[in-house]
Amino acid sequence: MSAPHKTETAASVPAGMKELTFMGYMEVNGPLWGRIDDDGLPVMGFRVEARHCNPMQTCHGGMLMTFADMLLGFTVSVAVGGKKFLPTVSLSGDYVGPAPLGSWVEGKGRLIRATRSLGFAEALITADGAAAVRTSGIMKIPSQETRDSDVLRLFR
Ligand SMILES: CC(C)(COP(=O)(O)OP(=O)(O)OC[C@H]1O[C@@H](n2cnc3c(N)ncnc32)[C@H](O)[C@@H]1OP(=O)(O)O)[C@@H](O)C(=O)NCCC(=O)NCCSC(=O)Cc1ccccc1
Repeated sequence: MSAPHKTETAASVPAGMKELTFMGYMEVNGPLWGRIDDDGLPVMGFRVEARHCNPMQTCHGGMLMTFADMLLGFTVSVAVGGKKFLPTVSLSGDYVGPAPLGSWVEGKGRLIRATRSLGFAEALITADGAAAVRTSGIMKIPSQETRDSDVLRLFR
């Protein structure tokens, strides 16, 4: 049986993107889609559905920041080996343009610096190619790998 809010169809997703399977909060608010780019970092996206929208029929800012959190978290996680759950310490965003109902929201993060315990990343998130959110974040890099946190496996 499919998840309760899973209404996206593969036909409306850019080629090469795989559905990322989550539990809990993201299972309800997703799906998100992703692929690993040539440089080894993730490209992620989602189609804006009615259930993601505010009354103006543009994507709710909370959904966009949820996406930013997942994108930056996965960027740092993959950059440091993809085997750790990285709690978000800080997340910022500027809504520079709307993401209308039906638009394809996409982003690719950039790792600015990883220390032993912190990853600094940023991204420009677009909606149908137009700038939508400028985001930056800091993720805690735990010392231990987490058994159930093989992030790269989600993209295969
Ligand atoms: C993270 C920290 C700096 C604490 O770190 P420390 O300064 O080291 O102090 P402490 O001694 O307390 O830590 C001992 C050990 O425990 C680890 N650990 C700590 N917290 C967590 C945790 N929540 N989850 C797992 N592990 C945690 C910590 O790394 C450390 O490991 P280490 O000994 O180095 O091996 C503090 O700001 C905090 O707890 N903030 C709340 C963060 C938060 O809840 N953010 C929102 C939710 S994130 C989200 O949803 C996004 C997302 C979605 C899907 C998939 C992926 C991501």
